Amino acid sequence: MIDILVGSQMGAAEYVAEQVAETLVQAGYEAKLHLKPELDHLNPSGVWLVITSTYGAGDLPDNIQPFADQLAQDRRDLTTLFYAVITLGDSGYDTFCEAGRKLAALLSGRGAISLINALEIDAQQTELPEDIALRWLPELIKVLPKKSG
Ligand SMILES: Cc1cc2nc3c(=O)[nH]c(=O)nc-3n(C[C@H](O)[C@H](O)[C@H](O)COP(=O)(O)O)c2cc1C
Repeated sequence: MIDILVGSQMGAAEYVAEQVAETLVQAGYEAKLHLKPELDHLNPSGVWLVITSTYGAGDLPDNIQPFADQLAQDRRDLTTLFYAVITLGDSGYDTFCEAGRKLAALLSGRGAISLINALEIDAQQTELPEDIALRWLPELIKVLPKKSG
């Protein structure tokens, strides 16, 4: 099971997450979207794929901020957790894709294992974010633990 943790203010990251989930299912994995991720509802020994946009000045979208707060306060061991991050942002901001970087730092700080370098999608690119994500997805699939399907 791949838990997809979504952070989206206006829907672009949510749409990317839906497309990614559909493609993972077609590839034979189980994938579950979490639009209001809760630490207690996630498998701490599974695979978490964070797909989030960035707001404010490098802030997390409102729907995923409480999860980041939980993660920052919680002491549980995540050393058997694998994670990957897709961030949507805009390179016009100094705080480009900071939301994903913050979540990655929280996860790695708790010992979770990064599967792959984060994909950072710039709104200034002409290509649609979901197309960029789907083109990248095979790279993630290559490094997914075999048993997460
Ligand atoms: C008010 C506002 C603030 C933003 N702040 C940032 C930012 O600090 N860093 C960044 O990389 N992108 C920033 N963005 C760009 C968004 O992350 C980007 O447009 C993203 O695609 C929005 O995804 P969403 O529809 O899922 O929320 C901002 C966009 C808006 C409208």
